[in-house]
Amino acid sequence: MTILSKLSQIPFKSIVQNSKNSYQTLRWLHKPISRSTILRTWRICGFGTGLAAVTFRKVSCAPRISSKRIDHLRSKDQNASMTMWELWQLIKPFFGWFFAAIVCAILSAYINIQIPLCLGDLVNGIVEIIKDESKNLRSQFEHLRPSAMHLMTLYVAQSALTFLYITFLTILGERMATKLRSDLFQKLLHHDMAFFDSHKTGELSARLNADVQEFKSSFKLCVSQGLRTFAQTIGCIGSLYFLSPTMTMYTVAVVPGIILAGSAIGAGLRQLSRRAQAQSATASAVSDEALTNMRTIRAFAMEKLESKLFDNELDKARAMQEQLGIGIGLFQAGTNLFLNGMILSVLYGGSNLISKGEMTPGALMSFLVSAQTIQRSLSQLSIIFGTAIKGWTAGGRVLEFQRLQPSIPIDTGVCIPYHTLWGDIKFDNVSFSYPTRPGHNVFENLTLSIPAGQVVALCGPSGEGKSTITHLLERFYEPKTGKVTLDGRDLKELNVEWLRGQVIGLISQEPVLFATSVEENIRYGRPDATDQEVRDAARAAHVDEFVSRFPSGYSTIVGERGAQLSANLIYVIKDKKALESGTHEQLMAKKGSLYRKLVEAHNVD
Ligand SMILES: Nc1ncnc2c1ncn2[C@@H]1O[C@H](COP(=O)(O)OP(=O)(O)OP(=O)(O)O)[C@@H](O)[C@H]1O
Repeated sequence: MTILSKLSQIPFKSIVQNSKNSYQTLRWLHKPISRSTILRTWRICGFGTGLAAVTFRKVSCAPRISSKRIDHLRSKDQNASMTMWELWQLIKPFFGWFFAAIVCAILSAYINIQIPLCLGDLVNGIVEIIKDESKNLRSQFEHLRPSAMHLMTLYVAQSALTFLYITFLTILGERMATKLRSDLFQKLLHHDMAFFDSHKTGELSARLNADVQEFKSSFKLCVSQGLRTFAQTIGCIGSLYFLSPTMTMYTVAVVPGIILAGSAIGAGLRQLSRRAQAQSATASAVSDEALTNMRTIRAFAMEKLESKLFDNELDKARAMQEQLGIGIGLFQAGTNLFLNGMILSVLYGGSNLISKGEMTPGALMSFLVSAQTIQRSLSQLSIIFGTAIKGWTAGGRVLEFQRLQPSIPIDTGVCIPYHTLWGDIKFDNVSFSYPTRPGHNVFENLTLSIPAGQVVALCGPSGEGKSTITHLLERFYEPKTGKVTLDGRDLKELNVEWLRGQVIGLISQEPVLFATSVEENIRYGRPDATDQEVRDAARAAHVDEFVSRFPSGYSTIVGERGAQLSANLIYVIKDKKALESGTHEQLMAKKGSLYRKLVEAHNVD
């Protein structure tokens, strides 16, 4: 508990009773501090510092299990930061709410400054009643009414303003976060394929969710508490100056030093916060990759290893977060110690002025409450400072991916009119390497011509570059040299959205389904297709019969990435027709089934 908290708990009555000799009121301040008290305090400080040092060392030396499998998941972008201009761009669309919140926060701070002064007036009134020797207490009491009413009005106004600025800030924070998330998602959807080759899903979803959340909470706290406490501090310093310029000078003189020291420590903590958040993103990426590849993990019985890998990354993130917490804790503890010491020394010197009778009891009360407001505000500011560091870093991490510009814009370029489109494809001296492997040329000076209307199959060993040809044709990547043309026009001139959406149909060798019905998955490329068109497409792909056998037919939910579609089902296919389907047990139980014959013929267990 702080010295000022103790002072404010001295009942009014005791101050009033001793008002004739105000020196007595603060007499305990002059009491010499015993040697044993100093030693005890020193020991407690020493023990606290030692404990912090041991913990700090412990978290710095957290276990490090090296794992090459997850090296590619580590976040490489550790310089994420946000400028004031970028912050302003985020606030600008919701400036009305921001302005309203600021006005309410400042008004609330102004009222908080007025309350101690008004309280002082009330105390002065009470002192008058006690001093009055005419014993006309009733009429003196009536004089208190305006001050009491004034104080009551301030309390009510302060509550109303608190409600308003919290409401405005909630609306502002939620809208900003929604826009930030929506803009980032939109930007991610338009990034080059090369971007997705070098950034893992877990990392991207951490930025889209956890970082936006962190930024929103910190922003709300910093604006609501930070602005109010800052305005309160400035206002209360003004009040203190009004009450006693000498004591105020003592207080304000050291503030620039504190701000400088705070900025230096802040820079270090920001760096630590960036590293901690990047490590948390790596941990998310590890769990994300494991959960995505659950079947492979099961098949290789790698549950324990995956769990260990995740724990290891989690442990590093925890250690960094603890380091950050300890850093912020030390900063806050130092600030508190400084603030308490500052107020104690100011009061100690100030008691001298009071003993000379230069202050009224009301002014003393006002001084105590104002000083306590400053002390509370400053210690709250140091907490807000820690939150601001985390929020600033999180905002920077979100904006980092927003700033990147895709090198292949999808909505510019020309579309060849439908009636003049033939479909002649040419690869003209094309050399290519994937951006993540610049040293490995998949092909050099490839020349290939596919005339319109011809069916061409590319055959070759795995890894020879067959899929890469389709990637270049879809313009997922740009050739290093040479060009790919459609009807003689370089793909670079064409509108990518039109090319991918209306000209080229791609079926991947590892089709990925969305967790919705079979029908909606077929309709994915053309959301306006009718039910009949969906069935016609299924018939053309020879899946109509297979889908119709499900109890819910085309409405069957395929599960995440299509896992439920064929989870344990086995299909025996001949001439593009599914002759038998069922689980291993069901097909083996059927006498004379093709599957059973196949199993028996190959002597499979
Ligand atoms: N996104 C990528 N980033 C880096 N290298 C890649 C990427 N995709 C493929 N490669 C590499 O490019 C080369 C050609 O791969 P590609 O997939 O085109 O071969 P493929 O002939 O289609 O093989 P498969 O028959 O197995 O599908 C391989 O060495 C492969 O490892």
